[in-house]
Amino acid sequence: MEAWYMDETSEDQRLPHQKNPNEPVSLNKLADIGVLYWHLNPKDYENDKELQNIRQTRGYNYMDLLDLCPEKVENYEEKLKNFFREHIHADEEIRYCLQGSGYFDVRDSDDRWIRIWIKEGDMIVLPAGIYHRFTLDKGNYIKLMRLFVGEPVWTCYNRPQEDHPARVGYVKNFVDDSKKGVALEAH
Ligand SMILES: CSCCC(=O)C(=O)O
Ligand SMILES: [Fe+2]
Repeated sequence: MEAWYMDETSEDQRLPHQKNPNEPVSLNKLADIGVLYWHLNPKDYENDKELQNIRQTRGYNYMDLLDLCPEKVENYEEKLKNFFREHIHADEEIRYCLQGSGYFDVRDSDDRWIRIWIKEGDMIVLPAGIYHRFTLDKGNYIKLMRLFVGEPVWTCYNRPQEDHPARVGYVKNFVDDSKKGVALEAH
């Protein structure tokens, strides 16, 4: 996994969009905005004790696989277009990359885009209410495990959603707090 602040050019979304010079983003910074990360063994996902432990601890009882290629996904082009529209969910978005790679873009507390490049073995959790989007990269292929607590709900709420309860909760926990942190550091 690698993450960086995005440049603001409107070129091909599947390009890396790094700034020049690159401005990397650390795991700590991602944790500050509620994004969690693990690296697991994707070859052994059916027996992986570490994955089982995460699923048990966090209550991820639902699991399915999403093989993102035109042959296997209905309305492939439309789905990809919707994935790249900035949105939130009422619940966590949990994705584990088994093959290929792709970009999850998330907004930081100053509303800047952070691009998270996930590859084989990378598992991330986006908290409920975080503005985000997804695109394939130039490799054009990803196989993802999707996890969920209980019956899955994939509903996207496109931005703006400032009054959505998940957004309100997210801002309270992660945006206001990080601003407070800055205010405290300044004293
Ligand atoms: C391809 S999974 C990631 C896309 C997304 O944000 C979503 O499914 O809600
Ligand atoms: Fe999403």
